[in-house]
Amino acid sequence: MAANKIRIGTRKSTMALAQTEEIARRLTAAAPELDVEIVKFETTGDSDQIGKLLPHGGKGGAFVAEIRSAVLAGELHAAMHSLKDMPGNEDTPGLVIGATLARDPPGDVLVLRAGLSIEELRQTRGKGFKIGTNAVRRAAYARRLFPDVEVIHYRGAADTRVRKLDRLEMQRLPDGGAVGPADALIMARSGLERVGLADRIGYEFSIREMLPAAGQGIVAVECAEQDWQTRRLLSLIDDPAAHKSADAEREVLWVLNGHCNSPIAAFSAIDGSQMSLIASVLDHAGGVFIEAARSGPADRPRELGRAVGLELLDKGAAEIIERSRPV
Ligand SMILES: NCc1[nH]cc(CCC(=O)O)c1CC(=O)O
Repeated sequence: MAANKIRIGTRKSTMALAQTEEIARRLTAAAPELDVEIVKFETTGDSDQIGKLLPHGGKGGAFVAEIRSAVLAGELHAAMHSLKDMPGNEDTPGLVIGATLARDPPGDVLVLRAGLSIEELRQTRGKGFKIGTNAVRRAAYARRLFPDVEVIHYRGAADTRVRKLDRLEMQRLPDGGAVGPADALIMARSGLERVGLADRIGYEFSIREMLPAAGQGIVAVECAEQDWQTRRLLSLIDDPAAHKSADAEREVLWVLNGHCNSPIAAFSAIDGSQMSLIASVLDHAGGVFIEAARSGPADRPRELGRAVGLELLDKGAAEIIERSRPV
């Protein structure tokens, strides 16, 4: 592999490509002689827009596995992943996260169909409205915030989801049925911005209202553990604060053995030499809500993640997570 060339694999959704182009921009800024090639993969998770993701091994299996094998096979130097989509309870022998980009806004937002406002959703407690999301964490928070709302299964790439909302399209279900149309969607702010739809943000949830998924807003670049040339390159664009947050939040997933369908949220922030970390586990209907928050030295993020994860276990998290485990 020539030293002046790097091949980076990515899914081919608008969002994934925009994230990978950002990696390419940062790499060429740091190493101007470098030639970055972006290799687009159509993954199982993208080609099946109807099914739930579980038959493909959940989010991780669907979005991550195929690109990972190409890195391990030496066909790619690196792979772009949304950190949030990387399974947090599995070992990845032979692979490491070589870089995390500086974190994009980590929170979730509400995208509303024309004519609907957050005030109306709040006043009605969501009664008579449908919110589309495929994430159990978002579904649980939606039910906490709007107790009478109907949460419907909804998926597709970020830009596709907004188009389906605007066209009042039904969402087809794996069993052949259909739900919808949705009145609102809950989506990541960073994802919407990446696909150029920031103007569709109808309401931004505060971090307290809706704690983000572990790693949300962080773009990760994975490479082979032994590929020192690529690791050196990636270290040039690594953002240490994002990397520490990634370590802390993913340690929570690890301690909780959070599977792909887990209703787990985790968010950390660094202030000077200190890191604060808050994490929660919600049950499927939003009725039970366990939270733990701690702070500790910013240079020991995994230790902090472990302490928060163990506190959640002490408070009964394992039972909730087990209950939501796909059968
Ligand atoms: N599962 C798809 C996915 N993976 C990462 C993001 C958002 C961007 C990010 O967290 O970096 C999204 C879209 C969404 O959740 O609305």
